[in-house]
Amino acid sequence: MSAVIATYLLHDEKDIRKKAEGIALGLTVGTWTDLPALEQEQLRKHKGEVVAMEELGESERTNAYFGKRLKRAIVKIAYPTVNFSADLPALLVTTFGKLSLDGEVRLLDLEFPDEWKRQFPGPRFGISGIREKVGVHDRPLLMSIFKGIIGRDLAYLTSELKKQALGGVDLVKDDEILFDSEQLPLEKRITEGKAALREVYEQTGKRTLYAVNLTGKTFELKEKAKRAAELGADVLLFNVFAYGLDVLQGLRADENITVPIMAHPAFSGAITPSEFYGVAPSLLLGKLLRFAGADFVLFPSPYGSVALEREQALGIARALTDEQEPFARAFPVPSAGIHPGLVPLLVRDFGLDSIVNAGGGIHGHPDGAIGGGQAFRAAIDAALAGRLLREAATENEALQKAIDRWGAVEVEA
Ligand SMILES: CCCC(=O)/C(O)=C/OP(=O)(O)O
Ligand SMILES: [Mg+2]
Repeated sequence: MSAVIATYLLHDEKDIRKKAEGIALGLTVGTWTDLPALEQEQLRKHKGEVVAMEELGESERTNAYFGKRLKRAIVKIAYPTVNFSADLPALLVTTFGKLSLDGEVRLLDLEFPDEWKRQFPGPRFGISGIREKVGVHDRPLLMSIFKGIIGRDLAYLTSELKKQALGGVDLVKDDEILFDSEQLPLEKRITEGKAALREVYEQTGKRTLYAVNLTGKTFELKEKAKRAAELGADVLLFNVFAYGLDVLQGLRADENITVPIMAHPAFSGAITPSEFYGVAPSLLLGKLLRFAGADFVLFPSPYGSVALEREQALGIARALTDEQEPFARAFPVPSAGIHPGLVPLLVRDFGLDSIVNAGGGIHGHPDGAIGGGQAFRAAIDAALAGRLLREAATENEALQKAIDRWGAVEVEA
């Protein structure tokens, strides 16, 4: 029997196994023991099964949170794929639809049979394809978040875009809160942005990609994305969780939209944070975004302004780059509150195939975006060379100014 295996953290006051069995039946055939034998035979292939259960024992932290004594267990339940269509909405509603409302269940992982996994497209470009586009193969990429652009006009946009590129960043991304406006419509951001970045390329030989935010009503997105592709958009930034994973997959699967897609985690904080319920970040921001087709995935870093617990952040990166999966690897982009002084930690934790991504850490540099980019590039070079940042800063004024402003976390080689 082909089945999707869901792994849950379950809580119950009395009988965890009974709760698990109730979930397996309730989300599949509904009832079993009182069925006539003939009906049981007919329905057996549709019946959900508890396939593993590991009791965890009580936790004071959990009991304090829920205000009652609870048993806990990690439970795996098999859902026959014959019960639902091969799409993400059906998968999510089957495995964590009504159950997500329980308030005492956390969905930790979903495992798919190979033939079911093949319905996912995975990243179109992935890490290797993006590196080819940028022409950088030997270090983490550096990305600048385009801050301070809302309410501005195109002349300001192109001027600031050039500064970020002149600082040596490999990509500039719209902030996720930049939407189409009269002054800054998507099509103009693409065409004017490309012209500006071409100027910098001709001046410096440094290629910089621009990720424009694909926004608007869901059923207009495909046409907008096709138009963006026709205009030569480098990358599409997409606020997946304001729309849904299946919308991401639909954009990725469209052969007229052959543009890398950068997934932003906006709104996912409504789903992932609790350790007691919701969905594990490694599943929602790692496995499912990669399977659905994201080439880049932004997520809160362990040391930023909206920090994720370190193991959770590392779990997302592992899910994005797991070589065991039959998909291109997606770029991990640990973000939020990143400044040059944190680069040694980022390189230690996320390695070469990651993206250093900063907004305030670029634009807030004493010498502006150019200084910010230069400081980050010097910090990346130092980290890869196993040099202390403060030592490298004695030879790089931009890095020194960044350390003076934000400090530095040194990692011993
Ligand atoms: C996890 C997303 C981070 C983000 O969207 C953003 O704008 C970060 O800005 P900074 O914290 O780097 O200024
Ligand atoms: Mg942002």
